[in-house]
Amino acid sequence: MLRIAVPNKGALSGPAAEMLHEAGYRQRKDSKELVLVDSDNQVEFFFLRPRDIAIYVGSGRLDVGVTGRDLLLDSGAEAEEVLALGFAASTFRFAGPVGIAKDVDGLQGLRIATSYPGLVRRHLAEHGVEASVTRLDGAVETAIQLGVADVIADVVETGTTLRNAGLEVFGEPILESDAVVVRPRGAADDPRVEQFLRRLQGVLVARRYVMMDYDIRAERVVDAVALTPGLESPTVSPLHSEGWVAVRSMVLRKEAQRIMDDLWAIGARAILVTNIHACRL
Ligand SMILES: Nc1ncnc2c1ncn2[C@@H]1O[C@H](COP(=O)(O)OP(=O)(O)OP(=O)(O)O)[C@@H](O)[C@H]1O
Ligand SMILES: O=P(O)(O)OC[C@H]1O[C@H](OP(=O)(O)OP(=O)(O)O)[C@H](O)[C@@H]1O
Ligand SMILES: [Mg+2]
Repeated sequence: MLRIAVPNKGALSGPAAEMLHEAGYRQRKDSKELVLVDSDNQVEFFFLRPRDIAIYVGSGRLDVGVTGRDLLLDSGAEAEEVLALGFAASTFRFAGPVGIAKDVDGLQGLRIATSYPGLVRRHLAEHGVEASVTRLDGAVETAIQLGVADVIADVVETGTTLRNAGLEVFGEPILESDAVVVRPRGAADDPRVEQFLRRLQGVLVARRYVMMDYDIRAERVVDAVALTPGLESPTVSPLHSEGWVAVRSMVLRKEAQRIMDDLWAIGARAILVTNIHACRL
């Protein structure tokens, strides 16, 4: 059985469970369940702390896992990213009281609090900056108010937590993160893992694209197809009424309304948009 690590709580766990469900896997009914066997799909899910997942996978005890890119890189584990999943997106940034520093070079000799010391130390080393790094479990913003640190490095999603603490970000983002699938570094090809990844890729495509159908006069079909080129090429079928064709094509969900306006303007009618439930490309 394929052994898969999934986040048991926190920002990653809900969206990860949802994606696995969409990919056809069984999900746990009780958040206290630690292991779940999905025998129909020949996989075994291990519900673990997001921070520990890269370590388990890097050790080779588990075949594949879902975690955050920031957690993976912070862990220093022998695991590598094989697929980005597009949820739990965040940036990892320095922040501090207004004017404390402009960029990483201004951190020389300062005290930095963070829950991601691995990421921060590596970034400082890359810039040749020496600063002391203190690891805290969470709520790192408060470390400045309490005099434990001069600046922090933390996950920023909306920026609300920083604003509420009267802090502002400075310098370039240290990392852009989202949820990722990880495997042991250099692991051999495994058809079971390939199948797992294909299922998740199918969910990503089904979320990103919609199916668009419309009717158009045959003489305008070239213009219409230029608006909806599809992934390879759209399907064009004759309609019973002379001179009309039906076109079917995948389009990006976020562009669907704009494309419908443009199609309407060149004479397309009966424009329908439907969700893609699942796919393999
Ligand atoms: N608003 C957010 N807060 C925290 N993590 C977030 C947020 N948005 C996205 N993430 C991502 O979620 C992952 C961290 O999730 P998790 O909930 O385990 O972190 P945590 O807040 O440190 O954990 P906990 O609070 O349970 O100790 C990281 O990959 C992080 O980039
Ligand atoms: O930019 P925002 O949308 O405000 O989100 C980012 C904040 O959320 C997380 O904290 P969390 O609430 O998980 O508490 P923690 O620091 O104790 O983990 C993270 O550590 C940041 O503090
Ligand atoms: Mg948290």
